Amino acid sequence: MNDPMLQVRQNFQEARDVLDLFMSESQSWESIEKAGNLMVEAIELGHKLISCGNGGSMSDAMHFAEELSGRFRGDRRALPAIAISDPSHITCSANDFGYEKVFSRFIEGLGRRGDVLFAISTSGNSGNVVEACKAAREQGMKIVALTGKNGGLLADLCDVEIRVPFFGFADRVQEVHIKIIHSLIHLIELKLNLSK
Ligand SMILES: O=C(CO)[C@@H](O)[C@H](O)[C@H](O)[C@H](O)COP(=O)(O)O
Ligand SMILES: [Zn+2]
Repeated sequence: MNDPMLQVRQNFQEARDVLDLFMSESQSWESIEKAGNLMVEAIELGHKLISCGNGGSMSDAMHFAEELSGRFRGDRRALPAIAISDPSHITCSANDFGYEKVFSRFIEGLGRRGDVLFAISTSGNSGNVVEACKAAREQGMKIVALTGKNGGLLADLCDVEIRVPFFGFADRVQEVHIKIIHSLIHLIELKLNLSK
């Protein structure tokens, strides 16, 4: 049997390798900058950011939104961001319309032209996130997708894709996703002159 602590050490090494892989691609930096610009422009024009994802990516969507509406590093004004995470909305929509509609229905109700959807999926193929992108497009929203692997279906449904091109387990991709999320928030604050 493999030594469990050896596996743990390998996890850390692999995490470092995946971060290096992401950092070695020039398109990684370009896509973060484009995503930041798109989000800042929306906020400056009075629009909002809506984030969504499943499982760990829902936690990431919530983490992203709360650090904008709440607090990241220092005190500043609240920024307009919300994750689709209300259990009563999600259970009702899943029960009555199907799980694929849980995010798109929220966007149909609350998404407005000029808002930005931040769609998070390590595979890029989750049906409800795909539907969210289609609904956002119909509402005239912009779409930033945070993906893994080859970007999946989301790659062709978004305006800006930030991709962690790792084909192994989702947890490795998610570990870089949260770094990207924190960096995006910092970038938004810097561009809005709200942070040093
Ligand atoms: O956090 C993890 C795995 O690290 C899981 O909860 C994971 O998020 C779930 O399996 C999701 O359903 C995967 O969806 P996606 O990333 O492919 O869109
Ligand atoms: Zn996870």
